[in-house]
Amino acid sequence: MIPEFDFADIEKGTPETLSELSKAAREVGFLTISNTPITPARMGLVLAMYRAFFELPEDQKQRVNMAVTGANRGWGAPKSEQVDPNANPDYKEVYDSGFALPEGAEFSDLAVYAPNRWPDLPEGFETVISAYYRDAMAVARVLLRGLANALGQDDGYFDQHFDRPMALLRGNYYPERPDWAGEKDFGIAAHTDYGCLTLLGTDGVAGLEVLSGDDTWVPVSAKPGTFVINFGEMLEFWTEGQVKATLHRVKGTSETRISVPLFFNPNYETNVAPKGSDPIIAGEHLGKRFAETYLHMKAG
Ligand SMILES: O=C(O)CCC(=O)C(=O)O
Ligand SMILES: [Fe+2]
Repeated sequence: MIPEFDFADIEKGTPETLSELSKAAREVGFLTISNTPITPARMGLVLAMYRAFFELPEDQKQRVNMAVTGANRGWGAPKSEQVDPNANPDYKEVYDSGFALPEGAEFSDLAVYAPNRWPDLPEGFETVISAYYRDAMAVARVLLRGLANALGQDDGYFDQHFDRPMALLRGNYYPERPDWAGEKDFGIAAHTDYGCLTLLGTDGVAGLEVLSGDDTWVPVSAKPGTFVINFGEMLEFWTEGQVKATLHRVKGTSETRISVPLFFNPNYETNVAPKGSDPIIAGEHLGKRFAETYLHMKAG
């Protein structure tokens, strides 16, 4: 159902792999990938670091609460984000970090490039998470080049717009599905991702569901070291709808779960509109989607 790929095959870019990749991007919008340079053991350390952060007493997490800093870096408490206006705010908690432009650079004052808010605890958090951010971006870059080739474009077609990427790394923590949860309550409600490509590592616990062409929710799981890849709204615009931004959600189960998406978004000023349409500036689209979904950034 969800196509599976080996990273080495995408790096090699044989015609057969590229044709399968193109099919997966057009028809499903989701795939899994194994055998990347990020080993299962490495992913295990990253997941353990996020878990240690989420298990801190709340007053520790409050110190980096994004609702206090006003940006979208740091801790997002349960119900700080509402990705589906028809559902209740999500019951997950998150920790976000991302690309920071030097102070004073163009756009450096915007939420999409905000300075990171690293917690003092757990020890080593910033080191482990920022090294993972760097290495996960390198993997995402190879995948995006492969996808460009799969769509008949050269390597740099997307990649040349990613030298100051508004890439955001998130740790999602899903507690057990609460007793009070009703039909409008989700770990994360149905949504499409906003950017181009999402590289998602998980602890292997089930929970992610993807909307298939026949309107059924299909479970997808991946053990640490295997990654789930999906495509976002900007890439759907940019490819004239060839690549699908597929709806997905996490209802939650009786087990806690951690997932770590890297949202690989391009430079602020990239025009991601379909050819011949009015420009859609990537930074404006992302800023608009943040303002629609983060409760602390909602207008009015
Ligand atoms: O936790 C997951 O598996 C999916 C998370 C997700 O869709 C997101 O953070 O955008
Ligand atoms: Fe998502």
